[in-house]
Amino acid sequence: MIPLIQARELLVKRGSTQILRDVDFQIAPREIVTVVGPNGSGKSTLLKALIGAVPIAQGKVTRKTGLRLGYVPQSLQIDPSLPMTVGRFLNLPRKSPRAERDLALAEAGAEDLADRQLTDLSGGQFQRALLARALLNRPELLLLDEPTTGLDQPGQAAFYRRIETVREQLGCAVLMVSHDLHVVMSASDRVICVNGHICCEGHPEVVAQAKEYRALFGSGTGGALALYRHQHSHDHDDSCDHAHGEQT
Ligand SMILES: Nc1ncnc2c1ncn2[C@@H]1O[C@H](COP(=O)(O)OP(=O)(O)OP(=O)(O)O)[C@@H](O)[C@H]1O
Repeated sequence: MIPLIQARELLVKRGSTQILRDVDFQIAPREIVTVVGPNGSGKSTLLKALIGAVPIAQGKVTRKTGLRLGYVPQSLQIDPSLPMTVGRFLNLPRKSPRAERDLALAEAGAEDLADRQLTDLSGGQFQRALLARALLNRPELLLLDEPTTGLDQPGQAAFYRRIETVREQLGCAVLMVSHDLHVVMSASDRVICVNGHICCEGHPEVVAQAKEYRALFGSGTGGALALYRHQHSHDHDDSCDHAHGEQT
């Protein structure tokens, strides 16, 4: 199967600092891939490098010809003094036909938000507005960078159920960054652990059976702790039986 995006031996720098190295990655049509890793480990940078939003120092990213992307950023600063409805936001940077806006809003579960001010939305409503904007492009690949930050557990679960529905409706692949390990285990076809490079990856169910599973995910809250204690050893052999320290 032809991948939607393929990266080979990526090196990404910010100034003289190496942020990501030796990244080999690809994503197939309809696949749901989740990127996990400690704060500052390069997860957002990986998404941005794949869509061409940050320059690549070495290596190559190949995108399927004409690939349609939808990107939901980690955060978006809205000037509170600037009045802007969700409907108008969906018309930026270019105006879309009303029917397309209504469809995207419905798919994102935001049909009742079109006339609301962006600055008045709750966290969950704002995420749905961002999702609607990403869906306007009818993406073949939807990228979501920690889309449920600030949502409570039911809000997160509802959002990810919606993403699965969107995947079914649009037939798109999904690449997302998530700190929610329940989501990682339940909603992903593949998990990638990033810490300056891809230190391990695999099918969540396979990972769950492996000895690396406890180091990576553990279970419940302990799993989250295990993830962040999963120290990264730089003389590793791409296995995950080491603990990450948070990168600063
Ligand atoms: N515009 C920038 N200029 C310089 N350094 C940057 C820039 N953006 C990110 N970095 C650095 O790159 C590294 C990786 O950042 P990135 O945002 O990709 O991490 P992350 O894994 O997504 O983190 P988090 O989980 O906290 O969102 C960090 O050390 C960060 O400080």
